[in-house]
Amino acid sequence: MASEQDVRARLQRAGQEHLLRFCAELAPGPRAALLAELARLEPEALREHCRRAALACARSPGRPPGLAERLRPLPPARVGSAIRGDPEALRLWEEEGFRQIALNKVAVLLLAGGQGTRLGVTYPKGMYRVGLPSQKSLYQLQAERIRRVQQLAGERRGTRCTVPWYIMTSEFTLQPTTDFFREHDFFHLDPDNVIMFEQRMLPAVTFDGKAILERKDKVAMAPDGNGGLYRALADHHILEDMERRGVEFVHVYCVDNILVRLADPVFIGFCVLRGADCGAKVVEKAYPEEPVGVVCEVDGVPQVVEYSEISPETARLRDADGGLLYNAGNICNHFFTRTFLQAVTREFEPLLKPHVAVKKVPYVDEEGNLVKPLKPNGIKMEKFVFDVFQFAENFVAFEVLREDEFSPLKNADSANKDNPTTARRALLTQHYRWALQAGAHFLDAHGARLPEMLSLPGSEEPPAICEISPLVSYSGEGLEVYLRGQEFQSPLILDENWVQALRP
Ligand SMILES: CC(=O)N[C@H]1[C@@H](OP(=O)(O)O)O[C@H](CO)[C@@H](O)[C@@H]1O
Repeated sequence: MASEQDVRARLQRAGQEHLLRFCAELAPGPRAALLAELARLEPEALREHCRRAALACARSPGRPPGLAERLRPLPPARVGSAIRGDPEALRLWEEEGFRQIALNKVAVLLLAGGQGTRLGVTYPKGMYRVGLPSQKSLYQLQAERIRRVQQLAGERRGTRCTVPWYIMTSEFTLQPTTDFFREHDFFHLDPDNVIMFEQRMLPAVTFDGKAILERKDKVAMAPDGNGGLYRALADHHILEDMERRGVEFVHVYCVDNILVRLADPVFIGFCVLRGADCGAKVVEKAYPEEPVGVVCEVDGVPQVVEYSEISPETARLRDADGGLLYNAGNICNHFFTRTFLQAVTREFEPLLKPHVAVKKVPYVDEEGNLVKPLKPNGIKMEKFVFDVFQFAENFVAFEVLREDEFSPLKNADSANKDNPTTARRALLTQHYRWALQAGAHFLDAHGARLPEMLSLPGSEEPPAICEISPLVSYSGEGLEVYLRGQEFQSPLILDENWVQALRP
């Protein structure tokens, strides 16, 4: 165990000795825990971190000056589309994606280190249940989509294949996520193919560059942002693990989008056939203030400008057709080749600039009282996963339909959007649509046919409740055999048992 003297000397070097202010009065247990936490902080890195935080904050957080003049929309040549593309191209992309999956060359990587503060839960977001009839959690939906895409790829190519699932957690989420997966028997995935690893944590810092104590025995730490991915990949030798497994292409996504298509063959195939080293799925932005980053160019280089960093005036700009000029909304679904990730971890990661978030950080004052600040008092520094786009040699964006692929769970139901209700509705509306397209009809309690509405405003519940297990259909395929020309009472829960029972 690190001695107090050692730790004090290290903190002195970092200019952060105040973190030991209450050390002498702590009981042995908490004291040891504090010393252990502080011993993990490398003095030079800590000094630099605190200095940069204070500096960045002094330079006005939020919008980088002069950004508007440097922005341009992505050139059309870099953008593919699942909506506007011709069906034959779509088929070829999908075919290629399935081919790569069947060759075991595709992995998915989940960014799940966040704390779910806006959602207001104390457990990892992936464990959240939005209230589907099946009561499935986000993690379960994702696990089942992996199983289904493996099965589809395998059937097409007559093989068995694996899409390994890498899950980046943080100090907050690792243990509960591991426990949850164990309790659910890894949702019938092979535990060897579910690889969890932890991102680093960084201290929150005051405006004058002092790391914050959240308790007498604990530094206020926060995950280093979803761009902490690249250090975490190196820390835990994840790219080596991918190489051993023969993985060449990685689909990176964040945990909160209930419609996420893991290892989406169309997206993978598009990126591979375009020879891209890096790609991003986008949807058309719904309105100028929507809290999504925009994929665009800054000084001619592909980048994402985050919603917190674009000015309202720029976000409102329109093009000649009246649409938003910056309309490529980032849905946090990225494609990377393993080779590109290798270059990032080896060369580019240190060049990524941290972003500054000014937050309310609970702390202990000089007298040792716990204070919950009413206004922001601290700085959290985060790297963003998409900041590596600038280093790509061949970056592409791929446009998909929002109603098919994007409904993020960000807030509690007290907010009016991106909440459990909107996420549940988005999924059930999609499944209702798939069922109609496959030829199903729905009946009310008296046996009368319910109206059939293929397009519904996002604010309306579908006329019938229909939930389709991802184990039965990944993106609406294969449903006709069960549904064509048949009538069902709502709710219809189409899961693997239902399908099993229908088999001769
Ligand atoms: C750093 C980062 O990845 N930010 C992403 C991410 O935002 P959060 O508010 O951090 O969840 O997800 C959004 C989509 O849900 C995307 O538009 C945005 O650019």
